[in-house]
Amino acid sequence: MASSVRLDLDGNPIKPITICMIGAGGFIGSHLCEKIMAETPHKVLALDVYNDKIKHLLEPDTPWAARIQFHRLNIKQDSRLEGLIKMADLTINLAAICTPADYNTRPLDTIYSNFIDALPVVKYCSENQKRLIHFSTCEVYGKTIGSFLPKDSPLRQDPAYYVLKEDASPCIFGSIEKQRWSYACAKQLIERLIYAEGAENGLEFSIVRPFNWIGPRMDFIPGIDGPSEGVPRVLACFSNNLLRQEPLKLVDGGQSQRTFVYIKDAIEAVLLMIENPARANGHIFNVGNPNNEVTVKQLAEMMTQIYAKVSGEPALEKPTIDVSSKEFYGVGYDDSDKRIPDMTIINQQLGWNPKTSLWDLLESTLTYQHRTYAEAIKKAIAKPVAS
Ligand SMILES: NC(=O)c1ccc[n+]([C@@H]2O[C@H](COP(=O)([O-])OP(=O)(O)OC[C@H]3O[C@@H](n4cnc5c(N)ncnc54)[C@H](O)[C@@H]3O)[C@@H](O)[C@H]2O)c1
Ligand SMILES: O=C(O)[C@H]1O[C@H](OP(=O)(O)OP(=O)(O)OC[C@H]2O[C@@H](n3ccc(=O)[nH]c3=O)[C@H](O)[C@@H]2O)[C@H](O)[C@@H](O)[C@@H]1O
Repeated sequence: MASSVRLDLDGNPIKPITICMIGAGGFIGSHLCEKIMAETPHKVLALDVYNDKIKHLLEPDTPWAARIQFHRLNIKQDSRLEGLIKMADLTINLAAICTPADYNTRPLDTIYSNFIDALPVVKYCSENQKRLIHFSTCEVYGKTIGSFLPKDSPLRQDPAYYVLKEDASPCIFGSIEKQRWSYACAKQLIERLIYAEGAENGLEFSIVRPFNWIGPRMDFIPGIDGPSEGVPRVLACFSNNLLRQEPLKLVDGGQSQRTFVYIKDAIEAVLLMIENPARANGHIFNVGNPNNEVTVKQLAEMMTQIYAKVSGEPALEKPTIDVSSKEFYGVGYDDSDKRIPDMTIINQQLGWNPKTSLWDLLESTLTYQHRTYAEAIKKAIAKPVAS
C-alpha cells in the first residue's frame, strides 16, 4: 500500500501547518487554495474582500471543509489581522492592486496597496516570528539593459543584456512622470524592507517574482463579471475581444515581449516553497517559463487561432488593430520590453521547472473562457440598450 506520509525534498515527513493567506480570493489565491485543499493536509485561513473565485472551495459538504475558513476583511483597516497571522505558522501575502491600467491612473491607490498596506503584514510576521511568503513581481526588473542599446547592436542578442537574474540584474524604471512604474517601485521597496527584516531581525521570508502567470479565473470579463469600462490584464482583454468577436487591440503595435507560464505549473513552485522552508527561506525566486516567449502581437495571433478551434467560430478577417498606449492606458504609461526569467535559483533550491507549452496552456484556458462566458456574452449583446 502506498504510504500517505508526504515527504519534503530532503526526504523528511511534511507536518500539517496552518497558512494565513491574504488575497486568497484572487486569481493566484484561488488556484493555491484549490491545490492545498486537494493535495495536502494543511489548513488555510483565507482572507480577502471577495470570495467569488473560491466559493466552490467553501461549500460545507467538501472533504476539506474543516481545513478552510474564509475571513472577509480589508487589510487596510482590520484589527483581526494580527490575530490571524499569530494563529498561523506561515503567512502568504497576495493582496495587491496589480492591473497595469491602474498604475498610471490610480497611482496613489497602487502605491498604498503594494507598499503601505503590506507594511503591517511584514511587521506582524517579524514581531511574532512567523514565516512570510510575499508576492512581488517580475516588474521590479523594469526594462532590460539591452533596451538602451542601439536597435541594430549585436549585443541585444547576448543574454547578458536581457536575462533577468534575482541576485544580479538591476531594477530599471522610467522617470517619475511615467507613473506606470508606481507599482514596480512600491513592490521593490517592500522587497527591500522584507530583506532588511530578514537581515536585521531574523524574519524568515521568501519573495516570489511571478512572470506573467496566466490561466482560468484571471481577472474579469468587462461587463460580465467586472465593470464594463474596466481594463484587465492582457489574457482577459484578448479573451473579451474574442468572445465579442471584436479585433484584439495591440498597444503600440504589440512589439513588447513576455514569457507566459501556466498557473497550474507555477502553483507547484509555490507549494514547494511552502513545504521546504529550509530551502526556500531567505531567497527571492523568479517563477516563469523562459521557453514560452512571444511578442504581444504573436500572442494575439495564437489566441485568435486557438479560439477559433475551441469555439468553432471562424476568426475575423482582420483579427487585430493597433492602438496607441496613450489612447488605451492614458498618459504616464510605459512598458517592460522583454522578460526572460533566469531559472538557476529556483532550479537549485527547489528543483522546479515549468512543463506546459504556450499553445497547450492557451488551449485549456480559452476552452474554459468559452465555456464560462460565451452564453453570458451572447445574452449581453442581444439585450437592447435602455433608452
Ligand atoms: N498573476 C500574475 O501573473 C502576477 C504577476 C506578478 C505579480 N503578481 C502578484 O501576485 C499577487 C496576486 O496576484 P493575482 O494575479 O492573484 O491578483 P488578483 O487581483 O486576482 O488577487 C489579489 C487579491 O487580493 C485582494 N486584495 C487586494 N487588496 C486587499 C486588501 N486591502 N485586503 C484584502 N484583500 C485584498 C483582492 O480582492 C484580490 O482577490 C499580487 O501581489 C500581484 O502583484 C501576480
Ligand atoms: O503578470 C506579470 O508578471 C506582471 O505583469 C503585468 O504587467 P504586463 O505584463 O505589462 O500586463 P498585461 O496587462 O498582461 O500586458 C501585457 C502586454 O500586453 C499589452 N496589451 C494589453 C492589453 C491589450 O488589450 N492589448 C495589449 O497590447 C500591454 O501593453 C503589455 O505590453 C502586471 O503588472 C502584473 O499583473 C504583474 O506584476
